[in-house]
Amino acid sequence: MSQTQDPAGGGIQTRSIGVAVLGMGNVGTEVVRILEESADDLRARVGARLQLRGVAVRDLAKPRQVDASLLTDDPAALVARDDVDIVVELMGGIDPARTLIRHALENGKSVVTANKALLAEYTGELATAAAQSRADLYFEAAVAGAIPVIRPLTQSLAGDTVERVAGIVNGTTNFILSAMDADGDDYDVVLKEAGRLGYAEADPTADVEGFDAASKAAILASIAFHTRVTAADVHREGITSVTSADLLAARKFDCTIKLLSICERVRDTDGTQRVSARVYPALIPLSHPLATVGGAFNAVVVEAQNAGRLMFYGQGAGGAPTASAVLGDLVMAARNKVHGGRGPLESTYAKLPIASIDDVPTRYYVSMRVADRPGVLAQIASEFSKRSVSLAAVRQEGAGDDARLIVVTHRAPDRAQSECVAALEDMDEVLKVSSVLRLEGTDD
Ligand SMILES: NC(=O)C1=CN([C@@H]2O[C@H](COP(=O)(O)OP(=O)(O)OC[C@H]3O[C@@H](n4cnc5c(N)ncnc54)[C@H](O)[C@@H]3O)[C@@H](O)[C@H]2O)C=CC1
Ligand SMILES: N[C@@H](CC=O)C(=O)O
Ligand code: NA
Repeated sequence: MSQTQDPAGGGIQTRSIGVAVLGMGNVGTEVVRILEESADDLRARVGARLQLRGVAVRDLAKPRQVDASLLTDDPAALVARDDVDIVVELMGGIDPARTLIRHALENGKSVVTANKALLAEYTGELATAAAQSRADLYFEAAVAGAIPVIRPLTQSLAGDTVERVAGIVNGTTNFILSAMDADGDDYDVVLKEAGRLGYAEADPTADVEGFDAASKAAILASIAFHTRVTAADVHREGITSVTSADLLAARKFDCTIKLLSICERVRDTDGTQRVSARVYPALIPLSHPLATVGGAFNAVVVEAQNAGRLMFYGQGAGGAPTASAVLGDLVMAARNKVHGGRGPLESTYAKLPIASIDDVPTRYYVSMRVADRPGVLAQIASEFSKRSVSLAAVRQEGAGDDARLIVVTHRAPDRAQSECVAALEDMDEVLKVSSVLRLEGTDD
């Protein structure tokens, strides 16, 4: 932070806050653009100029919309500069992002990051470094892009008891599922388009296999339940096995399919509390508010004891929307530098244990090809009833070689549901279990 003497005799005046941006891809490019385009407004809001000291990139030769003298391929040297007060990490990945952020924090520099993969593993380490040096660690952009969810959970709801945070937090998979549902579009073509539009991760496996949504679930659950939850604690299933046929079949039950991230406070009968965090594609009724969330949009529904139900909706991916959240954090961090405030510290006092998916009550939708013989339905039903899973609906379709049965269950522990599916797979009368999905967003 550079300072000068106020000529009017008002003491030391803050003139500028030095900012380093690490990574100039989809998000970094937009952050640099906004920093330049909105420089005067940002200065007025912060009370000091946000001065871009440098931008770390991999390829110095690539043409970019920034003064070339600001570019460096040495992010560590940039972070270490005395005139850098705030580091904005937008490179992604674990290393070197982890080391660079830690070094910044250890040296009292505040950090703004959108890196959910890193936070879902290492928030503890980074938050400790921040707390020790009285620096700030902000990460609103890491979950649901532009949508304010971290700040409402950390600050606005700090006096309430959150019971559930659930929603659509991955734009790429929502973009893919929406396109497949609306037009029966080909999965690979839509995935490529999501990459072109700047929604997908550098390695889109993170999106389609649910890793990205699981990282976000870990971050949300940690904040909501004051418990350190990491990506490994999150049950994860992606969308790679969801087909256009599944989406068509879901429509027959007045449902659509969405990749959901669900974080819940689970209460056992003896009053013990645990945290369940899980990500999977699920059927939801078309009448459910999340069913209308299309394209790369995200939505997060928070249920808190006193606030009741809150819904947050907006652009969850893309360069400019994500940059908006980054800039919001940057202004907060800069104001703290100028006026002496502190960002929220990590809160993990509750230390709740993690619930296994096996124990969580879920509903299943199972579609299978069956032998077209009398008595098959009764045999299938008995496999469910043996495991105390009751059936909510059974639909028979086709005949002969194309006889199909679709079963929807009532709520029962997930382990019992998956054991039923395993038993069906072993039955001679069941030729193929073609689709197994959970059903969410219903009361029964
Ligand atoms: N694109 C999006 O919609 C959103 C992205 N994020 C997160 O924001 C971060 C950035 O995402 P994108 O901009 O989409 O990724 P990107 O892949 O477009 O950009 C990352 C940039 O960082 C550069 N980089 C990587 N390692 C570097 C190194 N060691 N030194 C210098 N430069 C390096 C890469 O060359 C690339 O240009 C990631 O953590 C991502 O998960 C978060 C929310 C939304
Ligand atoms: N790849 C992510 C980007 C935002 O977090 C997504 O698709 O949601
Ligand atoms: Na956000």
